[in-house]
Amino acid sequence: MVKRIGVLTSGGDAPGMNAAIRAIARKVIFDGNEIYGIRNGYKGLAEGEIKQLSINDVSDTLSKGGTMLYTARYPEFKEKAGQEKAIAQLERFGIDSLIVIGGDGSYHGAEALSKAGFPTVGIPGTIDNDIPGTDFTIGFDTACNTALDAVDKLRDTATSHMRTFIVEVMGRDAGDIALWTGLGSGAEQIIVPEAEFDMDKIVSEIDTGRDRGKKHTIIILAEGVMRGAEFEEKLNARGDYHARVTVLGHVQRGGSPSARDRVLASVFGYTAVELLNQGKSGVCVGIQGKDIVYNELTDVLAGGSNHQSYMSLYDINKEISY
Ligand SMILES: Nc1ncnc2c1ncn2[C@@H]1O[C@H](COP(=O)(O)OP(=O)(O)OP(=O)(O)O)[C@@H](O)[C@H]1O
Ligand SMILES: O=P(O)(O)OC[C@H]1O[C@](O)(CO)[C@@H](O)[C@@H]1O
Ligand SMILES: [Mg+2]
Repeated sequence: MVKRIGVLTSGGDAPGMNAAIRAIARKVIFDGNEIYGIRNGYKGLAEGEIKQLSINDVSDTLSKGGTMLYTARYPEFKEKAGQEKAIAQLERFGIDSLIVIGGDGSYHGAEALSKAGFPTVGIPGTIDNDIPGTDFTIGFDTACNTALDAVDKLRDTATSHMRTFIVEVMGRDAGDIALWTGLGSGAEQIIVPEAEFDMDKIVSEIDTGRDRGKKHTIIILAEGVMRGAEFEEKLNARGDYHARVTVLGHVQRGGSPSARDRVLASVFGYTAVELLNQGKSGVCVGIQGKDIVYNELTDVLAGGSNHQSYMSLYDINKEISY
């Protein structure tokens, strides 16, 4: 019997989501089944914005940023009523299983559906890289590359003016984007929620650098710690550091996905369909080392704040960028 599989993207978009949607659609059709694209995340699901996808519908999407299915934040999905509306729509379209591409919040929705008896599999799609059970999420690599490109440019002007730059990067409560961007750009300071910071120490390190003839200081600040403007105030309270704040913001969420994100998304998409084919539900795909793995959504969500950040990068940076 032909199976009908639905796919949606939810939460913040992430470069590589299209590559995942394409892989899912192609694999489902290759298997002789039908694929249905759900627009606008859980909101579109509850409202029945559902359309069958053909092979051609996903052509020329692999290299594009954003999500061709659009996405939304839909708090109503936390409530039973929102979830029941969604299940009713899935039944109306005869869809028998669902793939959710999104972050931790979206995983909660996927878990709720699978607990309600609707077969659902998750794919980690978020620039934040804040999901336990996977080394990387789709979009994280591209976001770091975008941030790195910006910091390289900021360094030019920071040097010319002998300024200190505070660069606020995204990541919600996780410091991964800051850690990778910081080490990758040779930033003198990386401030993340996972580690305490000491403003006196930061100021003394900036002073030591200046005395040595250093022409700039780059501070990468994870948004989960505080806003750039607040950090600037604290820094300026200790002296004139010619500080400037750059908030990279949503630019980090756009752009053509990197090679790594395209490959990761394609493999994750393929694997999610395979998991559904094997009758699995309530699980999510991930990568650990070179292995493509899957974990129970409940375990991953219980991990919550136990997401393993790359704190080793923080320690290395302290000894090579100063
Ligand atoms: N506890 C929950 N139960 C059911 N659904 C949820 C829950 N939390 C979040 N969702 C659904 O998932 C959507 C996306 O969640 P959220 O805004 O946290 O983004 P995310 O998936 O974590 O992605 P990102 O952090 O990258 O933006 C929410 O708008 C809501 O529809
Ligand atoms: O796009 P919004 O709703 O402003 O959300 C921004 C948040 O989404 C993320 O970009 C993740 O998608 C976080 O890094 C950030 O905190
Ligand atoms: Mg999230």
